[in-house]
Amino acid sequence: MTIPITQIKLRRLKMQLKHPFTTSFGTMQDKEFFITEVLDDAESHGFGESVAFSSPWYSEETVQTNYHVMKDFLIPLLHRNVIHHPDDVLDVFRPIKRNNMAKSALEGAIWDLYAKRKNMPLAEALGGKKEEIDVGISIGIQPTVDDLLSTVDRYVQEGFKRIKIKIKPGWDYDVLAAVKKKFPDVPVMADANSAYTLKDINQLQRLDELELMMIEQPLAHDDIVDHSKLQAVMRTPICLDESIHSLEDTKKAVQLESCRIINIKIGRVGGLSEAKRIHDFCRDHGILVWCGGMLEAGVGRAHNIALTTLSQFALPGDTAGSSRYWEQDIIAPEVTVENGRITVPKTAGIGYDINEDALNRFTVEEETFNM
Ligand SMILES: O=C(O)CCC(=O)C1=CC=C[C@@H](O)[C@@H]1C(=O)O
Ligand SMILES: [Mg+2]
Repeated sequence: MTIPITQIKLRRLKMQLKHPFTTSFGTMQDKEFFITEVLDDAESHGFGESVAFSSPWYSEETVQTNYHVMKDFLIPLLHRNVIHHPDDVLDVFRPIKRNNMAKSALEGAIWDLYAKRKNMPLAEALGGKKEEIDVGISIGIQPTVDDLLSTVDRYVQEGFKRIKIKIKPGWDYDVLAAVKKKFPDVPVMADANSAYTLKDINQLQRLDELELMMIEQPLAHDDIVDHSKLQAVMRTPICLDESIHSLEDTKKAVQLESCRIINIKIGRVGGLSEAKRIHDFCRDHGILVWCGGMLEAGVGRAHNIALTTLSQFALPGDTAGSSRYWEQDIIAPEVTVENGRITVPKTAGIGYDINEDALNRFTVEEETFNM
């Protein structure tokens, strides 16, 4: 059976975040991204979302490179090749190096379309079994420690299963110690977004006192070797984010013992099929995984929820509810969190409808490709 793709639509959206999000790199207020739509000959629609940011601070990809790569390389490849199963997309896109977020935006739409054609939830199509997923929340760098403590308090009251605090040199030990002191029973982790080097080893080792769940990406965005040196002298588990782009990277990190945990982001690894392969490898090698976030709108959020239903996603991810990010999301119903849990939708595909009014309101450009 083939998946007869007849048309692909790229919509460029611009949405304003409810609250600015600050990391060790800077502050984000607006989010620009693509919603991809893939149609088949029976007028079923699959949806995907690109997660690159407007500037290349998190990875080398941007909204503009996503557009260039999708339009000039990936869509022509889909035009020339027959897809039988969404896993085929990995091989079809293989001649194009990296550009994983662009690949994932199209591959995700094909997965959604495939699940809808089978009339099954995307979670089930991926092999996921959970009916509910546990979620945590990622808190950006705040103006003061008091601001941070009151923000953490609000999210703890709401029931989030773990709190992730963004850190950078000068906003680390004291801040985390203050959080641990006020909330001794709340699982807390830190994310450095590669703000340290091995020269900071003493400062990083000191974090062991705080019994954090993990520290995410303390060292360079493209490093696996130094992280292995750091993990050897730290009790706190290291979690890799930016460094992992593929199953190959995962194998190297596991072999070198560079981390004990991996944050799987669908966009960063080039799509759901590669995310699943990484998940399976980690399951077989005792590495815990969780699903990271990229401040997604509803479509990307729905893909994250589906992926998190796989068994090795044993730690709460960053997929909070729509209202934490947006006044109005582009899906109906919106994603909601109750007591730190999201109920996995049971309807076909991503399990949420597109809110056409909202989608149109936030669309700034649109382009259609007939296949
Ligand atoms: O709430 C979310 O979607 C996760 C937010 C978050 O922590 C991140 C989003 C984007 C880039 C990074 O700053 C970061 C991360 O590194 O995980
Ligand atoms: Mg991270």
